[in-house]
Amino acid sequence: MAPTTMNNPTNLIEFVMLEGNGVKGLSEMGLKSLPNQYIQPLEERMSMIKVVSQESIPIIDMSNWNDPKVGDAICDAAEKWGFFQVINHGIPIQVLENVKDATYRFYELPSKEKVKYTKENSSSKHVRYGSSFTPEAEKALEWKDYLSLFYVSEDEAMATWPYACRDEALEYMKMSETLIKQLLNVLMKRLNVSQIDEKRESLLMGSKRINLNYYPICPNQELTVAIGRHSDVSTLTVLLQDETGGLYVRAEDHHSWIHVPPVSGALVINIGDALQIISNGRYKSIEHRVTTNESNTRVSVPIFVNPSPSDVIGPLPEVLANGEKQIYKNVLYSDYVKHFFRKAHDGKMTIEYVKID
Ligand SMILES: CC(C)(COP(=O)(O)OP(=O)(O)OC[C@H]1O[C@@H](n2cnc3c(N)ncnc32)[C@H](O)[C@@H]1OP(=O)(O)O)[C@@H](O)C(=O)NCCC(=O)NCCSC(=O)/C=C/c1ccc(O)cc1
Ligand SMILES: O=C(O)CCC(=O)C(=O)O
Ligand SMILES: [Fe+2]
Repeated sequence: MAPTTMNNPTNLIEFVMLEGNGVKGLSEMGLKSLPNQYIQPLEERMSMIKVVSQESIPIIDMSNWNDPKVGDAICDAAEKWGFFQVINHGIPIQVLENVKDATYRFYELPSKEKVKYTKENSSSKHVRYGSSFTPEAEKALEWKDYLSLFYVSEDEAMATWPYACRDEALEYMKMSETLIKQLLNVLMKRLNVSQIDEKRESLLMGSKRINLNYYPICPNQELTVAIGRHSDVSTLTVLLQDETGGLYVRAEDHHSWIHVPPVSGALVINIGDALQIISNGRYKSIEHRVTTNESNTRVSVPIFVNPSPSDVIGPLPEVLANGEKQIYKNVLYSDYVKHFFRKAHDGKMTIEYVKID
């Protein structure tokens, strides 16, 4: 197909979404220019003048996670930045390498294999392959393909997740469990929650979703985005990025962006909306975005640690015990997530849905 036919919106949607070629397929056509549908409005483009290089998010060594100093560093970072990186986190480097390889293995499958997992075709509601975020609702599309895997049980994953990446994704999830519990324990302590009982465990980590993100080489880095400004709706997210770079976090001054540099063997941790709500705003779910790259393909693999869909989330009684004003309403978590998934990325707007004025 001639690259110019991709400027026709119907042809593009058919090729990228319905036939399952993804933006990977577009990229491999060797387009000289970016199809119109991907051109973002000026205010959503990322320019280097918006980047501050003097600041960076903390890098925290987890080898002595029981040391109160480490706990303080984690909680301070969660309050101030909402983002930090961890090293010596206990997950073997090989497990991380394997899940990156598995991501490539999935995307290198022919489109007729991948198309089996699109929203229209997937035999499981928990497995979805797609491109951009919410194409139906977006003014401009995002330069990203994804495979999203909702974890229910090991057996269900073994039966439904694509073979090309199934074992590696499961292993990464399993091996991250201890780190997730350590982080949540430390973060809860500062909120005066000393014990994570069964109910609290469901509220903090009752469900998990792993996404394999693929950002192919883009013909024009300046005009588009890989992921638009958003905050995650998770409790917290554990993110594996490769050595390419391109993830930016909103700076405290609100006007500029801070790059999250790739650190070999590290994982990026960020607080999501659910934990911002549960902590009544103490921990911050910070806006972030991803830029495209004209020279390299990038992959990333976030694990979204979430409340269970059937949990009602709201500020914890322990947090409100000091008499502070409740700033978020209680909400059924699956309603909150549906609200997020039905609209285009729009910065921190999702949380407005539950704000008490
Ligand atoms: C509400 C869910 C998501 C679906 O429930 P459902 O109603 O039984 O299932 P549906 O298949 O009918 O999906 C409902 C809507 O969500 C959409 N959706 C269903 N999974 C997906 C999907 N992975 N992708 C993007 N739309 C989807 C789906 O398109 C659909 O939209 P609509 O057709 O307008 O009703 C349910 O699984 C749930 O409550 N999950 C809770 C755990 C959970 O997934 N939490 C989200 C963590 S993800 C996160 O923090 C950040 C994710 C993120 C992801 C991409 C980014 O670019 C940036 C961030
Ligand atoms: O690719 C990245 O570095 C970040 C991805 C992200 O923000 C997301 O999937 O929610
Ligand atoms: Fe994100």
